[in-house]
Amino acid sequence: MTDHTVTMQTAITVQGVRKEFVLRHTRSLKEAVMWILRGRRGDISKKFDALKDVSLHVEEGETVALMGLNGSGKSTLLKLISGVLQPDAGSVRTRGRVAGLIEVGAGFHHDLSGRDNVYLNGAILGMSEQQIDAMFDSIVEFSEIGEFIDTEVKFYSSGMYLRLAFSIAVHTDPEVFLIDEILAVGDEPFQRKCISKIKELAEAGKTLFVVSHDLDLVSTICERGVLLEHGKVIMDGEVHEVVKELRRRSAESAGTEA
Ligand SMILES: Nc1ncnc2c1ncn2[C@@H]1O[C@H](COP(=O)(O)OP(=O)(O)OP(=O)(O)O)[C@@H](O)[C@H]1O
Repeated sequence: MTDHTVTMQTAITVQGVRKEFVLRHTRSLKEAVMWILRGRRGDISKKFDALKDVSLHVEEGETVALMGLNGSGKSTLLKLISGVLQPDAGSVRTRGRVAGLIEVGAGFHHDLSGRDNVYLNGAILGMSEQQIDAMFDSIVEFSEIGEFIDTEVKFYSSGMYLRLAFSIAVHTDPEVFLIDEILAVGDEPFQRKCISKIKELAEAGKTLFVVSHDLDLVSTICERGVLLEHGKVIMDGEVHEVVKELRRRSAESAGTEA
């Protein structure tokens, strides 16, 4: 007998993740000479953890806003979830097709036209040529790129990149949608269009993971908020509560800087 019970599945599992970066800063000549004289002992470049022991579970259909001040590790975590980066410790697992709007146009080939990039990106996101054929007109229509679709994308403005990238991503019908602050480069009418599309995806039960400094916007799109500070999750809960806490912390840090 088939079991028709619908069970909630975990869409994103982040377990004990650590991500280390090399802190690049220019060394003085004296420091470099001393390092050589000491027999090149020790590491001249400093390392730091952009993410420290981060664990997070996102269920299918959840809408999560990842928040935090500049440099708290939001983009790094999103890149780990999308698979662009690998963790130095811990693990990241995702379920279903993941579409990431993380670095706009990152998957684009600059010397190819918009049209060829639609096929290239669609294929990268797991679509067959026939599926892309069937959706091509709709992708171009949503992007409002018009006749520029046959222009090489290196001549596109950042807004045009965003339009095409966003349009391709939503048409691939992902189960998990990762969005990083990219709506910032779109003009207002297109932003509004993207936001209503994102809300549509949320209503259709897709999992959303959004990074944005626009706290009013994330409060309308997401139900859950996760707050990062110096690479650690310091709060995870109802979005309005997390927004309130971030605003309190921002006011506090503005107060100490003044
Ligand atoms: N490729 C990299 N190499 C070295 N350091 C990096 C790299 N990427 C990010 N970092 C550093 O890791 C830390 C976290 O960066 P991240 O971009 O994840 O922060 P964020 O919370 O998204 O910030 P913002 O709100 O400014 O976008 C920062 O100190 C940043 O300088």
